[in-house]
Amino acid sequence: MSESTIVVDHVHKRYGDTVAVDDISLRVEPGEVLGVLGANGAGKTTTVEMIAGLRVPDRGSVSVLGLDPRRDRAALSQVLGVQLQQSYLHGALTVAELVGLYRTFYPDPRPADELLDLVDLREQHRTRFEKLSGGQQQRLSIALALAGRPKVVILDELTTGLDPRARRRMWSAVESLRDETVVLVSHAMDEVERLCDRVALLDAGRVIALDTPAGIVDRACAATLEDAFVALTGREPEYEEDAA
Ligand SMILES: Nc1ncnc2c1ncn2[C@@H]1O[C@H](COP(=O)(O)OP(=O)(O)OP(=O)(O)O)[C@@H](O)[C@H]1O
Repeated sequence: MSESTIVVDHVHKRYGDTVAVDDISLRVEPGEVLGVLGANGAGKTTTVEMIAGLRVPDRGSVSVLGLDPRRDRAALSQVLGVQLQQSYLHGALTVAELVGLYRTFYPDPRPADELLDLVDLREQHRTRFEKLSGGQQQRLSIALALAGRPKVVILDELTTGLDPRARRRMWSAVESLRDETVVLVSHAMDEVERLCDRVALLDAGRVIALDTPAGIVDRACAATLEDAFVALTGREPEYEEDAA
């Protein structure tokens, strides 16, 4: 059997008195799209930040393509693309400048036009980052995550706040990733059902189900993934306030 691309092994993380991640173990296989689903505060972002090497687990270990995200940071940055919830991009730089800058980080970057088309930002290439709408900024951060043809992609809230057209565009972008291994944090059941091979359902820092979307629905004896979410977590799913 091939090696798992991502191995998260008994990972714990707390912030002061708050236990954010409570003994999570999971594997993501090569080419798989794993959805990470859970209510606000379930530990999704903390988990993917530890996979990306942005946070250090208190206990347990993480391996990505055999690399330790903290120790092998430089090597990992060449094979990992990360779109996180907050972006810290320089507001005065234009879209084209940011894409150009990110392309210099990698030996064989995707062409700039391809990146802009992927997220439908070609018309905004001269616009400064600070002048983009929130949705456009988010789309740019996805393009930048894909600039270096990463083997592993982490997408945190891929389409939160995007309008329906932009959501579908981002879904197509993810569907166009054929060989890449993807971890997709989401609140959107339709997105998870459409894009994800398997789903890790998190609640209070633990994985309470890890299966295909259909498997999770079956396990909960539910009709839909949303019903399964409610049945398994006892919580209502989050809805976006600003989705059109
Ligand atoms: N930097 C931090 N300092 C203190 N507590 C934090 C910090 N980051 C997260 N937490 C807490 O850890 C828990 C897990 O947070 P995390 O952001 O990982 O959850 P999440 O599932 O991604 O939530 P959301 O859906 O709201 O993004 C929450 O209780 C949160 O308040």
